[in-house]
Amino acid sequence: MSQAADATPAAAPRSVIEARDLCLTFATNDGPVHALSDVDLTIRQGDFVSFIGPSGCGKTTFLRVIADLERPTSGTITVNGMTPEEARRARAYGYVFQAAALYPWRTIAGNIRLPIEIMGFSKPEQEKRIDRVLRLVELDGFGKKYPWQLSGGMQQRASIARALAFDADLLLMDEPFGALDEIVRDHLNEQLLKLWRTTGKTIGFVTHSIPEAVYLSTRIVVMSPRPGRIVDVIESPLPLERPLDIRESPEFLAVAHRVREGLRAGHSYD
Ligand SMILES: Nc1ncnc2c1ncn2[C@@H]1O[C@H](COP(=O)(O)OP(=O)(O)OP(=O)(O)O)[C@@H](O)[C@H]1O
Repeated sequence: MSQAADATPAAAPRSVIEARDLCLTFATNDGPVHALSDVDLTIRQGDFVSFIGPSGCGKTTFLRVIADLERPTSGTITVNGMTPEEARRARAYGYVFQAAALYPWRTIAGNIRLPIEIMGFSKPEQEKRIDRVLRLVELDGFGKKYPWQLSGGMQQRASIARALAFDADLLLMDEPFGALDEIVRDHLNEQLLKLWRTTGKTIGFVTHSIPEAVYLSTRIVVMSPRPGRIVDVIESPLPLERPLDIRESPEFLAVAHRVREGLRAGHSYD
């Protein structure tokens, strides 16, 4: 049995994110932009939560609020029971961006080392962490390579390794595989699920892809734009062990159908 399954005890798992009546309005020259409106959401420990919705519905903004990169206009949000600012200072999360954002002049190991060096870990501890996270993303042996010597998929895995090096329980991922071709994406989806199961981390994952959201998640948050709000939260009935061909099963297709209906109900196709 996987560790993630072990980490889901009979008692309710503790909540990692609690958002209540969360609103965020950007003041722009063209008037206010209501990026988030009345968002109520609880993310529990060990959840894999995907955020899906059309461009501009506030997915990235919500991750950025969790990460203390944006301040809500009203409402409340806690991360591990702390304010986002406290959680950021406590290094409560790792953040993976859409582009791998690796420094080209640093090796892969050097890129992973940067944040943990800044955090003041000893050299031997840095080495230990770099080895461990490279193994987790199946890049062992690539530490001495430079980013440009790796494929796009490998670079994205390296950026995941960098986010994992903090050893935070929460991983925030903003469309990490959006720019990759479908075969590579399938492979990375499988690897990410394996990584999630073996580490028991809580993951918040932004995507535009219905199959990706359904394949990866324990819960899917469907959002609609103008103003950005949650239209549906779907608890996945799929087992935690998910071979890729689960995507052809009736259960999978039923969840995908519900996501599509949610997107339609939010009048998101424009
Ligand atoms: N700093 C900002 N200033 C003004 N408006 C912003 C700012 N950041 C985001 N917005 C607006 O807020 C809305 C939500 O943006 P956000 O990036 O969260 O959407 P998204 O769902 O992640 O979109 P995408 O899928 O294209 O990444 C959009 O209308 C966007 O233009």
